[in-house]
Amino acid sequence: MIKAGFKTLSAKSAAQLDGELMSTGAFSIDQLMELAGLAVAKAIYKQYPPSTGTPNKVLVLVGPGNNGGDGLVAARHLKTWGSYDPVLYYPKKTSNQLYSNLVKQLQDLQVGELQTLEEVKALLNNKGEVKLIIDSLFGFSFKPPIREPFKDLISFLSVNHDKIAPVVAVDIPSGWDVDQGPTDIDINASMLISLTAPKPCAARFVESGKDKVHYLGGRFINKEIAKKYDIEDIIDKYKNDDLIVKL
Ligand SMILES: NC(=O)C1=CN([C@@H]2O[C@H](COP(=O)(O)OP(=O)(O)OC[C@H]3O[C@@H](n4cnc5c(N)ncnc54)[C@H](OP(=O)(O)O)[C@@H]3O)[C@@H](O)[C@H]2O)[C@@H](O)CC1
Ligand SMILES: [K+]
Repeated sequence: MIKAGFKTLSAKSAAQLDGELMSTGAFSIDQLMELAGLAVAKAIYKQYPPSTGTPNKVLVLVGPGNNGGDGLVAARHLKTWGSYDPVLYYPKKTSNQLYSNLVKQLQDLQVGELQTLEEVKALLNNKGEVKLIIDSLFGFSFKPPIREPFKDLISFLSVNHDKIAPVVAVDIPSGWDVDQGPTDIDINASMLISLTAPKPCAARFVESGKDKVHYLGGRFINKEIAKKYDIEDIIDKYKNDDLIVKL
């Protein structure tokens, strides 16, 4: 496990804490996802405020699990605020009602969706059109090695990272091992939003460049849980009504 200069939650602890919030904590997944996705949208607005004129196009890469759900929620907030124009790529949809609802809400907002990887590549190759890429492909339940179609997608982002828009990673840079960091495939995120608390791989992200930006969001745990999981230092970074904190 990586040694970090800040308190972290391993993949196992993050899953355990998540389960605890939804069992003894009596939270629903919809509530947690809404707070997580809102934090992602707020951090994006703060770090990449929209330029004036036409809404800034944001490509939202949506994975098959709850990390993808965070991306769908963030897309809704960004679209509702009016100055961003999210477009989705969601290749492996689940039939779960929560996700069908999130997709319906986005359709009602006229959020577009790309159907193929070729369309994604063509959009990104159109230099300057996409201003930001949200990586909500995988979170703390990812286990390498990465499978298709996500492997081809992340390889494309990796190879072309200096030609395309900055990547904002939700909770984990997708493709990275949650506890160990980079694998042979690196999405090259510019910004990471750690949810609840950073995972061990966040230390590698911070070390990987002076210009890397790290935010904390998903403010849903109380002091007792923070103490139990030894992440009080992290939770104490929030002041007053903060929903996000730049670390
Ligand atoms: N309390 C919190 O902090 C909260 C956290 N939240 C968010 O939830 C996230 C965790 O969500 P999660 O547990 O649903 O799993 P996630 O990481 O999205 O991916 C699972 C999917 O990926 C797939 N998959 C796995 N490995 C793969 C591979 N190598 N190649 C290809 N596919 C692979 C796997 O497929 P399977 O292996 O099961 O076939 C499954 O479908 C967390 O990071 C945060 O963003 C909030 O929403 C709520 C509160
Ligand atoms: K991610």
